[in-house]
Amino acid sequence: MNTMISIRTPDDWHVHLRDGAQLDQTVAATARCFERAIVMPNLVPPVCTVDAARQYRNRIRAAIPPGASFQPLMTCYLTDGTDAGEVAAGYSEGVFAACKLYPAHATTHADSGVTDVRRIHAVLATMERTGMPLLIHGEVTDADVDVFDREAVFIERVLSPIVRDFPALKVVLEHITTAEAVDFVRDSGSMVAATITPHHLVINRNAMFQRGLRPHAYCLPVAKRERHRLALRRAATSGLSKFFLGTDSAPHPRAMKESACGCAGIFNAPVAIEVYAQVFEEEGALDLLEAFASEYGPRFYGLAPNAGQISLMRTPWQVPDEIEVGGQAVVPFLAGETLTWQLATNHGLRAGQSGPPTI
Ligand SMILES: NC(=O)N[C@@H](CC(=O)O)C(=O)O
Ligand SMILES: [Zn+2]
Ligand SMILES: [Zn+2]
Repeated sequence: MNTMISIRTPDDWHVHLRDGAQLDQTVAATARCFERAIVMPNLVPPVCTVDAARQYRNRIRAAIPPGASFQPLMTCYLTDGTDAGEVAAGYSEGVFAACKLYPAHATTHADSGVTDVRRIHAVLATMERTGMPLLIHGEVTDADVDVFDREAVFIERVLSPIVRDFPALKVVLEHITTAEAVDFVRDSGSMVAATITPHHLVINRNAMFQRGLRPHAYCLPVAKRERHRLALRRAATSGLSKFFLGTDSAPHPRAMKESACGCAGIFNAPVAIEVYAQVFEEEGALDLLEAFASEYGPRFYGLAPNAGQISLMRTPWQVPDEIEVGGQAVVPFLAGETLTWQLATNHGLRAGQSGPPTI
């Protein structure tokens, strides 16, 4: 049994760092082990212009802990009115790494999202031509489609036509939650990939209803049946380069989660790499963790993998019950539970900054 694993420094290909007073903690929690991160643009108001992305990137950079090395990769929030020229300029200037498609009202702060993909065809054509990836929250929003079917129906009604109409467009189906998504991504060409979160590898939908209503297990897309979780675990640990790490760490203040209309989102940055390691070990695939966490993502985005390394020790530790983020309590994923692996060293951090994530 390994007592330590060292892997090339990983990246997080899907994270919500939020803004303002929250940045100090969210950036620290991600930068403690990830070298780069694809930063979601669903702020209020959303990040829709090159200028807004540049300013947001500056705020994130200002929040990087001293001595840490971290590179935020910015995304453009697509709306019905997105201008193809703005997107192309942001990409060529090295500000936008990708565009994000939220179907209007599909998730947290998706109110300005796209109402009909036909409205952004010119943008997608430009992205296809320039090699810019399209990142997708893949759920339909029709009231007559069951919440648990919204990803599968999206694949059928929206994603399949996008992939057919734009065969050379790089597409990442984000935070996949179903066997249908696994099958679709696996059976599509090399331009289609998916990110998988730690929480969807660990919980199924029962987690939301364990002896009561559990708002901290609620996120979108919502966790599905056990057979879907098992399909995700097989995909993540398959060694297929189409499936790579994206945490979807999405903090909401405790009071906003524990509410009559609780927010969707799970804050997992403080435990993410440790949970992935645990899952890969349980699946007998620790040797594939590095590829999933540190190689397949950069390969898909056309970037070099990181040069540094991180190490995890087999030193059980207890996840804090809550963590303060921007002056408000946030309950992290697996709060109060004991994890097997502990981050030991991050060669991007100065001595004294490693160890358990007491951010
Ligand atoms: N995943 C979530 O449940 N919430 C995310 C939005 C998203 O990624 O869909 C958030 O910003 O809170
Ligand atoms: Zn989403
Ligand atoms: Zn997200």
